[in-house]
Amino acid sequence: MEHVIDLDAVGQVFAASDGGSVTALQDVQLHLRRNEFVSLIGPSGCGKSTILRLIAGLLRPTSGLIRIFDTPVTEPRDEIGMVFQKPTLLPWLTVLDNITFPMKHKYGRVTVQEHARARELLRMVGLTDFGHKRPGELSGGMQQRVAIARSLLHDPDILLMDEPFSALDALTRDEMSFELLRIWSERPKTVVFVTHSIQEALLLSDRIVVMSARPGKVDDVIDVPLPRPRDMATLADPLFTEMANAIRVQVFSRAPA
Ligand SMILES: Nc1ncnc2c1ncn2[C@@H]1O[C@H](COP(=O)(O)OP(=O)(O)OP(=O)(O)O)[C@@H](O)[C@H]1O
Repeated sequence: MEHVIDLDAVGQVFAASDGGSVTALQDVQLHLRRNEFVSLIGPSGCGKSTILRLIAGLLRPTSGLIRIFDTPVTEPRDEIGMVFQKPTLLPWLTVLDNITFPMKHKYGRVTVQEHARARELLRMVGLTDFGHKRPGELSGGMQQRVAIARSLLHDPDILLMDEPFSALDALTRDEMSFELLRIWSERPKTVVFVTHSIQEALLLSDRIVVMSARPGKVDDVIDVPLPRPRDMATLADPLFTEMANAIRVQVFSRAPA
């Protein structure tokens, strides 16, 4: 099976404000395949966001090697899209201009094709009629949809998502999960999804990476054999409940006292 992202013996040490150092990650091995959906879960501070920043090329590891399509990561790359916890939209731009903003910022212009694609993405995230609104006129869930559309404009092979739904209410969160699954099936890509929610990880993922508390290490990689397409019925599947309980026990047993 072809690997898209490889982390080999990756370690990350940060300088701490007290003059000491923080070992955020130690000897992390991860091999992610083309078009698979992988979630990272683990206790707060175990280095999940650090892994995303390393894959994105926003940070260089202090030890080990990260490769994307077999090429060492040395800087941010075009194959990657990123979605953060907050949508970080520019309030003075329209929704459509927010989606095309990264292209405009990088290349100084937006092509006719990119404009057309931005409109297509708006349709895909269910916001066809909102292209000319400002972000302030949209709900939190709608704003996060715009951020997802923005991350997909250059059709990245890899989508990195850092707790993208954590600021949303429970109902919107479920709705967004199903929406993301639909987008992912329409435009398959390798997704690395950070979450604190075991349910969310189970509903979305092909595999779940369970990390241990700092220094963050990969504690386990769990296959999720729940059938696709997944929907509301998945949440009631006895295997779903059984796996959620087992993972909860595993995560709590690894959390710091
Ligand atoms: N730039 C930095 N400088 C110093 N320490 C940092 C830096 N970035 C992260 N850390 C530390 O590295 C560790 C891992 O942080 P990270 O944000 O990756 O964890 P996380 O698992 O995503 O946490 P959470 O679940 O709370 O979001 C934490 O102890 C954090 O304080």
